Amino acid sequence: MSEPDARPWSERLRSAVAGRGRLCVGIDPHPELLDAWGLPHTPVGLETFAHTCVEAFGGEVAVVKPQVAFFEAYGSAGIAVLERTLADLVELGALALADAKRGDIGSTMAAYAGAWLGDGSPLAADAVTLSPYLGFDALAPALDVAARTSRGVFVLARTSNPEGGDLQRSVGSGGVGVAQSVVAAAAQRNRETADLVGLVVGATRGHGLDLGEFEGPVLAPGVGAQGATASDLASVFPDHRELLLPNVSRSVLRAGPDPAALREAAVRTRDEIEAALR
Ligand SMILES: O=c1ccn([C@@H]2O[C@H](COP(=O)(O)O)[C@@H](O)[C@H]2O)c(=O)[nH]1
Repeated sequence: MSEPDARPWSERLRSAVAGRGRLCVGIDPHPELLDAWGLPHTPVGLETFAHTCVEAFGGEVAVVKPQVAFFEAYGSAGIAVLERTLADLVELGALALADAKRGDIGSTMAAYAGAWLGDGSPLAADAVTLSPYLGFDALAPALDVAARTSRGVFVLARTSNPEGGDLQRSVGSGGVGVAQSVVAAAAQRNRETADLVGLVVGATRGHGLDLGEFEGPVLAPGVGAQGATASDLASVFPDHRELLLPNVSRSVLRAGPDPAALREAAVRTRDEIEAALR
């Protein structure tokens, strides 16, 4: 097993994106995809699926995002597969982003922080997704651990699903929209530690946010199966292209189970994204 990369998160992320492009590809072992790949709905099927994805993407794509829910569905055996998947991605030089969407009161958040971002934790990833809807400040333990261990976080701001709009666009007591206040808090924290806090902003529609003050990474899910296209990215994110990480899961994964075909689908998608953002 290789040593953890001690460079600051900002440097690790920027060098991965410079070398491999901006795609974040997902490992989302949906039951329908297991069927399509001829795999059983068991931990063995899950492991074969995840291992094939690691083999296809790990040496090629900058950021790979296992969706934790599909591993949790198999209980402790699924979590063990997730642990191995995260470790194997790092061995191949990809950044592993655990899509766990954690968020809780501060004291519990400290436990989540240790689990997903702590050195030596079996589930430690390079970055994790967080939900700020128990308060952005409640995420502080995770931000502190990430800063200390050269890892990153991506905080939900304006999600890709249509149901998120009512809550995320609503206006808080300071007269600022809820999602916009997440953007402001993230920008403020990044003045201390560059790029530490990324945002999740869906690519599926105009997000209506002012990202002008925010210089960190933006994970943009919704390309492919949810309807957004690579060519939508430039108009949805007109001023935020350097560290934009469009996430594509199902529309690439449907190219499996042949690892070469999967890799080719990821590379084609990445090239489309790079051409659209040029
Ligand atoms: O706003 C959000 C936040 C996270 N996701 C996650 O991204 C992938 C998208 O998968 P596709 O197959 O490309 O639709 C999935 O893991 C979601 O849970 C999101 O879609 N939107």
